[in-house]
Amino acid sequence: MVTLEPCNHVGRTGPCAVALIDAGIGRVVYAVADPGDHSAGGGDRLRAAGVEVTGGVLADEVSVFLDDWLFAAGHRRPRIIVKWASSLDGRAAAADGTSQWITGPEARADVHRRRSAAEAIAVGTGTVLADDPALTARAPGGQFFDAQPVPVVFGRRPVPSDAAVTRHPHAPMFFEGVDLAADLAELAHRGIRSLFVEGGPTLASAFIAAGLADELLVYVAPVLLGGPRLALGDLGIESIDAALRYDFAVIERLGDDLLLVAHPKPTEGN
Ligand SMILES: Nc1nc(O)c(N)c(N[C@@H]2O[C@H](COP(=O)(O)O)[C@@H](O)[C@H]2O)n1
Repeated sequence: MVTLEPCNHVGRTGPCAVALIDAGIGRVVYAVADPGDHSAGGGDRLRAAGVEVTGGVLADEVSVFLDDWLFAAGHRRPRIIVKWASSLDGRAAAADGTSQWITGPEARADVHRRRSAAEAIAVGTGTVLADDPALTARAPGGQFFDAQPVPVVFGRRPVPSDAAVTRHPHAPMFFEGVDLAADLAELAHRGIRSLFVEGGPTLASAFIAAGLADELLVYVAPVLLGGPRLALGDLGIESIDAALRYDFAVIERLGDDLLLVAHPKPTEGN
């Protein structure tokens, strides 16, 4: 009994379906069909070899905890969560660039739990230079969670050799960010199945404008900042007809702040 249809391809190891046939297994029960172009078809291969196969048992329940894996296998890129924290009027910083802290401790603790649940965390070089973020996942007392996301820095500007991200428990990965789709394919190739994009506005906007934001996490604080430091930059939307539309999946109060979780509204055919 397995959660995922035994694979039918050679990856780091040989096909699981063949290993089961060679081991003389007579019956296989699996929950979720393998969505990969190359890896799918193990069920049929087993049947062709005379093995009794039952698929789809508790598939919905199992899909929930295989979520990121299934997404990455089907899309050949990590699932992307774009997070920002903003004022009521959508600003991510005051006019002088200071932003620590717009949101309160409950919202920041939630961010750290979600950082820990992601396999990688991304910022642009602008955020590294402006905020010098550690990008670790920490409990409110500062202790590191066991699971730490791999830091990924996008951009062409040099990162100072003493930047906090260089002291992260995982070695940072660097991408120029010129071709996000190619960078994401490379991350998937390196086994990264979820990417938590922490900002800043340029990087977040680039992911959203490219249609690469699968989930938005917006922490809204009851504060006004005004001024030019918007949480997002240009998305290339010229007219209201082209607005990107989302559905709220979660609206949660975190201390004085709100967390809004939004997913792209399904379009026709999707
Ligand atoms: N959740 C949240 N609330 C705020 O008020 C913020 N200003 C931010 N900023 C993000 O946190 C990063 C700092 O990370 P470390 O604590 O150094 O690991 C900063 O770069 C922003 O991305 N977030």
